[in-house]
Amino acid sequence: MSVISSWNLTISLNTTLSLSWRSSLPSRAIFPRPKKSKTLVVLAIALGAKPTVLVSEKLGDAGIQLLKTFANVDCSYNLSPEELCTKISLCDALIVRSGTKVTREVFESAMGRLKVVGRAGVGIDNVDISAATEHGCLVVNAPTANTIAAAEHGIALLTAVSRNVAQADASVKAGKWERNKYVGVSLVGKTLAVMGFGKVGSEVARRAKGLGMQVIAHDPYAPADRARAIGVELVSFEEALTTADFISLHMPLTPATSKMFNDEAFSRVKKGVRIINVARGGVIDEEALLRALDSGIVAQAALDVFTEEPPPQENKLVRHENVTVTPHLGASTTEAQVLLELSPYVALTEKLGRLAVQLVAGGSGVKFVKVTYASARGPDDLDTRLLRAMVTKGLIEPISSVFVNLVNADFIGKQRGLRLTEERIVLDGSPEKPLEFIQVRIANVESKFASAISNSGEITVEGRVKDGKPHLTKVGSFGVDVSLEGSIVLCRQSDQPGIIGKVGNILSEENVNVNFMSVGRIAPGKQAVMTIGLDEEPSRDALKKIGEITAVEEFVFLKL
Ligand SMILES: NC(=O)c1ccc[n+]([C@@H]2O[C@H](COP(=O)([O-])OP(=O)(O)OC[C@H]3O[C@@H](n4cnc5c(N)ncnc54)[C@H](O)[C@@H]3O)[C@@H](O)[C@H]2O)c1
Ligand SMILES: O=C(O)[C@H](O)COP(=O)(O)O
Repeated sequence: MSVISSWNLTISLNTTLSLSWRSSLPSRAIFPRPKKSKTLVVLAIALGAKPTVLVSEKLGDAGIQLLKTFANVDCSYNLSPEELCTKISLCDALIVRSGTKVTREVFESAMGRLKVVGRAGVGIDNVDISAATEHGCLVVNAPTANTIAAAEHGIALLTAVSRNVAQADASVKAGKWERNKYVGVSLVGKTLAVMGFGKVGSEVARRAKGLGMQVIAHDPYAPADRARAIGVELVSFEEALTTADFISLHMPLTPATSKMFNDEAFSRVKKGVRIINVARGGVIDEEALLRALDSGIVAQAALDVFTEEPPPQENKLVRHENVTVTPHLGASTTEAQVLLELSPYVALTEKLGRLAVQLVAGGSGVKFVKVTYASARGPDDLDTRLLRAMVTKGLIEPISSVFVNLVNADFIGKQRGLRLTEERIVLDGSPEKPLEFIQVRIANVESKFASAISNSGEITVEGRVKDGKPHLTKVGSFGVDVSLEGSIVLCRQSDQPGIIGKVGNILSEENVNVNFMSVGRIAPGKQAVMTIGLDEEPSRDALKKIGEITAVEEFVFLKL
C-alpha cells in the first residue's frame, strides 16, 4: 500500500463495536482467505472480506496494485464534496491524503457502510474524527511513511531561503543577472529553532546539525533524552523565539497550536528571522506573517502549507517577494509514496507466531507470550499494534477456526487467555530501518522440539528481514538462517558428516524442493540444528525416514 509504513490506529473501536462489526462479516466458507494473505494491507485485514475501497487522491501504483488483490478499488480523484458524498455510500473504505475533506456529511452519506478511513500520511486534520467515532468508523493513518520526505523538504526550504534560491531563479529566468541583490546568509553557526520535536522535527534537527547549525527545539511533550541524543537543547517557546535565526515548524495543527505564530509571537522574534513551515498552514496567522514580512521583522518565509489549500490566487503571502512557496510537497517523494516499510515485518511477525505455536507440545496451552522488538528507532516512532496483532494472528489461527484481524486481535487474544507482553530493545545505529530483529517467546510450556527452548526456559524464535524477506534467524539458543516461505523442517543431530546429504536425498526422492538450508551448531562435533526450507510438503513417509536417520536426535515439521 502506498505510504503504509505502519497504519496507526487513531480511533480504536471499543470491544463491543469491533465484535459486532466482525460478526456481521461473511463467513470464511463463503469468502475463503487467500492462501498467501498479504496481511500488510491493513484495511483489508480490518475488513476481513473483499471490500470496495475508494481512493480519492493519487497514491503510489504499487500500493494500488496490492490493494486490488484484496479489494475492489475505485480510484476517483478530484471529486467534488457532492460527488464524494454520492460515491461513499457504496464504499467500505476510503483512502485519502490531505486534499480530501472527510466531513460529517461524508460519514452521514455513507449510511453505515463506511468502516475505515485510511489517511495515507500523517495529518488527520482533514478528517472529522468525532463524526467518524459517532458513525463507528475507524480512522487509521501512516505516521512514519513520509517523515524523511518531509524532513528533507524542510531542509530544502531552509537552504533555499538562506540563499534566495527561488527569487534568484525567477530573476535569471526573467532575463536579469542580479548578483548583488541575492546575497544570502550562511547556515553554519546559526541557531535553528525546531518547533515540534517529533518525527519530522527530530530528523530536521539531525540534518541541520550536519550543516553546522546550532539546534534548539521547543516541544512541551518531547522527551529530553531524545533531544540530548541528537545534541539538541529543549527550550521554552519564549527562548526559541528570541534566540533563533531560523525557525522551522513541525507541530501538528491542534486548538493549542492554531495561529501559534501570531502578532504577539512575531513581536518577540529576532529581527531578520527566517521561517520555514512544512507542518500545517493553520499554525501561522497568515495576516500576522504578512505584516512581519512587510516590516522586515521576518526576512524570509518558506511555506509548503497554507490555511486554505490551494491558497486563493490573490493570497498576498504567496505573491510576496520574500516568500518561497511549494504546493504541499513535503510528502511528495517517490520513496514516501511507495514505501512498504513495515510490510515484511508484518509477514515476519505472523510467521514467527505460527512457528512458535507449532513448537508447543500438545496439551501445554499457550498463555504467556513475550514479543521483543529490537530497533534503533525511538519507541514513539514505532507503532507496534499492527505487529502485535500479527503475532496474535500467527499464534491463534493455526490452532483454531477463528479469523484474527487488526481490529479483533487484542480481544480474541484476551478471550483465549493469551497474556501477550511487548518489550523493546533500543539499539544504536541507523534508524532508517524500522526493526533489527523480532523475537517471540512462549513461557511455561513444553516443546515438541526441545532445542527450541532457549536458556531462559522459553520457546524462542527470532527473525529478521533480509533483502525485504522475512527470515528465521534463531531457534532456542541456536542461530539459523532460513527464508520464511513454504514450510520448514527443524532437525537436531549430532554434528557429523553426511547428515545434510541423507536428509536432502530423502526429500529429493519425493521431489520436494529445498529452498533454503542452514546449520547452526554448539561446537564442532557436538550438536547442530539444521533448518530446511521446503517449497512442497513432504509425505509422512519421508518425514518418518528423516526421523530414522541415526544421528537425528529430534526433528519437527512446521507449516508457515
Ligand atoms: N508538508 C507535508 O507534506 C508534511 C509531511 C509530513 C508531516 N507534515 C506535518 O508535520 C507535522 C509534524 O509531523 P510529525 O510526523 O513529526 O508529527 P509528530 O506527532 O511525530 O510530531 C509532532 C510534535 O509536535 C509536538 N507538539 C505538540 N504540540 C506542540 C506545541 N504546542 N508546541 C510545540 N510542539 C508541539 C508534539 O509533542 C510532537 O512531538 C504534522 O503537522 C504533520 O501533519 C507535513
Ligand atoms: O500530513 C501529511 O502526511 C502530509 O501533510 C502529507 O500530506 P499529503 O499526503 O497530502 O501529501
